[in-house]
Amino acid sequence: MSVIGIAGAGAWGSALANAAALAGNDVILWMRDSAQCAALAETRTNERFLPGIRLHDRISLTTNLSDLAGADAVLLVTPAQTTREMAAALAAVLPPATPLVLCAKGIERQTRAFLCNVVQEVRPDAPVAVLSGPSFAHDVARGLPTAVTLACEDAALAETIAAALSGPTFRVYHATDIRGVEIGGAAKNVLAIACGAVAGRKLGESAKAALVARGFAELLRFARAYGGQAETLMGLSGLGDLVLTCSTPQSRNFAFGMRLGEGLSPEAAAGGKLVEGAATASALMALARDKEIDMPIAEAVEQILSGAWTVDQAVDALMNRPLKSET
Ligand SMILES: NC(=O)C1=CN([C@@H]2O[C@H](COP(=O)(O)OP(=O)(O)OC[C@H]3O[C@@H](n4cnc5c(N)ncnc54)[C@H](O)[C@@H]3O)[C@@H](O)[C@H]2O)C=CC1
Ligand SMILES: O=C(CO)COP(=O)(O)O
Repeated sequence: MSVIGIAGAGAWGSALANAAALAGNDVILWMRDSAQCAALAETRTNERFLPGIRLHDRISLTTNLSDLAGADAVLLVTPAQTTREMAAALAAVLPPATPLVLCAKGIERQTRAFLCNVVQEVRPDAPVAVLSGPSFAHDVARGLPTAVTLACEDAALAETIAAALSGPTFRVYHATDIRGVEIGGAAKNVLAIACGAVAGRKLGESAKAALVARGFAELLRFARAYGGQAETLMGLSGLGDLVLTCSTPQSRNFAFGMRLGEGLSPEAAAGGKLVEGAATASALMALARDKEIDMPIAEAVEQILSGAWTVDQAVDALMNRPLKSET
């Protein structure tokens, strides 16, 4: 592989474009907005989504999706809830053998479908992969050491794409458990909102640590029930990403939760930024209820987002559940 297409020039798409270019690939970066494309072509800096980072010279820019047709693999890096429309648009222009690598983290809200299944519905005969793990766009773009996981059912293809994207500061492990990898990325965002709320309400570091540990137990239960492997959840895309996003307001999900904890409404707390956990919480909980999976922390986030509970009511509900065995 030597040509990588990237659909979506937000923070993560731009950072991945730089990583792929640094790994030695020619990169074609697609964005829908022609004004953004013209500005990027002039300044080579994505001031709106990734300020202060210069795009690598090997990145060419386009607003024409069919320019991605010659790529050896295409990374889809738009918000989770746009996956169906973007996969359909890409299906119309990409050769059927071109692998599509999902980089969004979420579950389709309307249908409660995992994103890989959405892509497989739209491009039934094409290879699909998932890239996920603890990786802030700014860290990757600044060349700070980062490790992520690339999963594809075809082990050889996973290894090939992982090798093509790996560079001196971006280390891509390969895996075949796409379900486990995508569940980790989708569910940790919901749990990070809970951790942020604990920080915003100033409930202390002990409460935050308890939430991470009990949140991980929820993640594991959910993933096992939906066919993910426990080992995957203990790796970069599960525990690794949960710990990262539950640690710092650099995470948009954590920062959103913090503002909820400070008393802001969900809309004011989001402040126009993408908060994938808020978009995914109800779908995650619907899937959990379908299989009677106990997920009290994710449920508390769902209740806060719907306006049914305040943060204080959520804390009371979690602390006053019947005592039980830890495992
Ligand atoms: N920012 C980060 O550090 C990381 C983000 N991700 C995931 O990557 C995905 C994208 O996140 P970011 O790039 O950070 O978001 P962002 O908000 O920075 O950028 C989103 C991009 O998608 C475009 N977009 C929005 N709606 C669209 C539509 N309907 N059709 C086509 N393009 C559309 C926007 O114009 C923008 O270029 C999310 O699922 C996020 O969870 C994953 C790892 C790290
Ligand atoms: O997924 C991420 C880091 O791995 C980014 O998290 P946020 O979307 O919460 O900023």
